[in-house]
Amino acid sequence: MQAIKKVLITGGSGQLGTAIKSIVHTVNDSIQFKFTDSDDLDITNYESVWDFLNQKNFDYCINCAAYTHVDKAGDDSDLALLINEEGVKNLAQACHKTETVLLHISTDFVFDGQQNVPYLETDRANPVSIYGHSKFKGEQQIVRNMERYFIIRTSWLYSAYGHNFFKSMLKYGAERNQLSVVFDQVGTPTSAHDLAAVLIKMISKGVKDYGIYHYSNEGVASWYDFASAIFEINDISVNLRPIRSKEYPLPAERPAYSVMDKSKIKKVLGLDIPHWTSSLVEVSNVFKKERE
Ligand SMILES: NC(=O)C1=CN([C@@H]2O[C@H](COP(=O)(O)OP(=O)(O)OC[C@H]3O[C@@H](n4cnc5c(N)ncnc54)[C@H](OP(=O)(O)O)[C@@H]3O)[C@@H](O)[C@H]2O)C=CC1
Ligand SMILES: Cc1cn([C@H]2C[C@H](O)[C@@H](COP(=O)(O)OP(=O)(O)O[C@H]3O[C@@H](C)C(=O)[C@@H](O)[C@H]3O)O2)c(=O)[nH]c1=O
Repeated sequence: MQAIKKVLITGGSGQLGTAIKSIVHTVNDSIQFKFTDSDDLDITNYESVWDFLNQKNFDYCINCAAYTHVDKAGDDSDLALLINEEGVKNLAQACHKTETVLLHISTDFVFDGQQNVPYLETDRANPVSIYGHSKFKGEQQIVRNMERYFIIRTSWLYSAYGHNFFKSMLKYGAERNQLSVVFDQVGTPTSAHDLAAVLIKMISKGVKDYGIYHYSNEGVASWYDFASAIFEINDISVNLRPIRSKEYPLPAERPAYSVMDKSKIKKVLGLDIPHWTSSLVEVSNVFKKERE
């Protein structure tokens, strides 16, 4: 008989945590999930993290907990570092001591965006924002404190849940006649639903090639392209204007180019990754269903 794998999810009420929750019914009984939010388990509190992991004997921990406000992180840098570095260090140390495999989610924003070919896992991180810096510090804590980890960098996450660009566009599209969106930042939108399925696949396959991985949907887009497709697929008529980032000043800088190379994860998991446009159709359908 197959042994049951016990999986702890931290930050379970956020966008990705909710996307994982929405598919656990499709997973067979060989994986058991325990979802926690920041009230049940605050990752910045080492005692709580240790007690939780030590008492409950988990095989895996998926860390979805993070500080994700890119623009507020400048004013809130202590909090961003507390959650994205110290909190992650706590998890790494407790996972190491309890022999729990850690699946940690990181970001394309660890890169400076100066490349014009997709970033490999081995390319140099050089974040241009406090958020990106805090996430990179978190990655370094994992590498320093444990061996059995997967750091999965993803990009432009969106879904029917939580706060994200897809939902902002649907809201603004319904409220306004005209919208301006930047076309000089290029990356890949990623369905949180697709990422959730990939994380579960890593666990069910029992992958042992630990390390850093890149995962996004296939293809390349600017935020303008993404917005344009969101409006087209959702039959929203709005005058959409392409602008440069300097015409949309924000507190935090974003990488100009953050497309990631996904060859490694495709090979290890035998993955066929959907193009971002087909995932956008699926997410739009989930969003419509959730609102019915
Ligand atoms: N969103 C995106 O576009 C992208 C996200 N990522 C990464 O993916 C991961 C998931 O992101 P996403 O789901 O969108 O983020 P969300 O902001 O939707 O969710 C983050 C969750 O973390 C929780 N949290 C915050 N502080 C703590 C804490 N001290 N202890 C426990 N939980 C805490 C929050 O709970 P509460 O609200 O109660 O504070 C929230 O539920 C993050 O690591 C993020 O950096 C990577 C690339 C793109
Ligand atoms: C809402 C809006 C945004 N924009 C621009 C601002 C910004 O440069 C870009 C993206 O907007 P947002 O601020 O919604 O997204 P942002 O918070 O930059 O998204 C990032 O979040 C973190 C957590 C990550 O890890 C990244 O991968 C990435 O997804 O689009 C417009 O040009 N027009 C608009 O109306």
